[in-house]
Amino acid sequence: MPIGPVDNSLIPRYAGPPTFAQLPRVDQVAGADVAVLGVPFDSGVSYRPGARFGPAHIRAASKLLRPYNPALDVAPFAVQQVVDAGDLAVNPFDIGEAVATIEAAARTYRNTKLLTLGGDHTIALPLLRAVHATHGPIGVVHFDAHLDTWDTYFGEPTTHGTPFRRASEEGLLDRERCLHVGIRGPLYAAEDLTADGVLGFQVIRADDYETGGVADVVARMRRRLGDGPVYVSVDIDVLDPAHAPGTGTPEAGGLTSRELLNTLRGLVGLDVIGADVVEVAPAYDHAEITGVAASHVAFELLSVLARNTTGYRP
Ligand SMILES: N=C(N)NCCCC(=O)O
Ligand SMILES: [Zn+2]
Ligand SMILES: [Zn+2]
Repeated sequence: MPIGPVDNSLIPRYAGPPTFAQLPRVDQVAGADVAVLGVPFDSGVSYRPGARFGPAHIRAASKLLRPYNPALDVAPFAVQQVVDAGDLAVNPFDIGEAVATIEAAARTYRNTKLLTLGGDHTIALPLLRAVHATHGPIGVVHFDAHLDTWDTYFGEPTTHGTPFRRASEEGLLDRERCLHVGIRGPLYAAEDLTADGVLGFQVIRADDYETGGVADVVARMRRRLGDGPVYVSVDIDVLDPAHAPGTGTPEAGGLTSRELLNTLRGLVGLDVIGADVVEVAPAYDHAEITGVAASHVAFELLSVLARNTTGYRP
């Protein structure tokens, strides 16, 4: 029997442990199916800093989560052991060392799926390297306002604007099974999109929610991801700044949190092998809006993993 969150009918949620969803720490259980891991690193950002405080903020906002998900009819902490693996200590002054630390740590979770809380989007690169080591080339669904397939910033190849270009160049991705969802806003040049396609990504724009709605987006997403292993990367700035003000590079015209949560539910039945939620920068948040959104994103991802554990009937 998995050990779940503390019982909030006995312990008020504001008095419970500071772990994600008041779950046990990794050292309090014998083994885990899924570990929630914080990576407080934001030395790769091009604009506002502060995502290093994202993991603590998402955990604090996750106190109000409850154990049952009616939308997917699953209790994600009852059918799989989910734990909080704490925060990784990564070097804020050396991106290369930080990325190596993250990859090495992620590789130690071979039989435990990782749901990583960032941190800026740089951390997706070492996380993809680690899942590739186990699964080979992977399909990626990347929720973001931004392509994050740019080349370099100030000559630096490892930044929050470049992880998916590096991953594609390194052969970590199945170029037939990758897509971005939520892209919008100004680019540097039209060629950004051409280069992005060559790197293996299809684009579902934020505006596509206007024309086709969530059902159409989900159908396109599932068609692109197919049957192989899937990694899910959620940059919280995929949400409109009204739904997620607490982030470093906000762009107008984004998704509502309802659209994002419903799209994530559409991943049920796909072979999701890992996920991250990144770019939560609490200094720009108000009333925990962004923290709550990110904690619900994490909850839906854990629910998808739980539904896959218990068997999925389309
Ligand atoms: N990954 C995030 N959030 N942003 C990337 C934006 C990079 C840029 O300003 O060009
Ligand atoms: Zn972004
Ligand atoms: Zn991003």
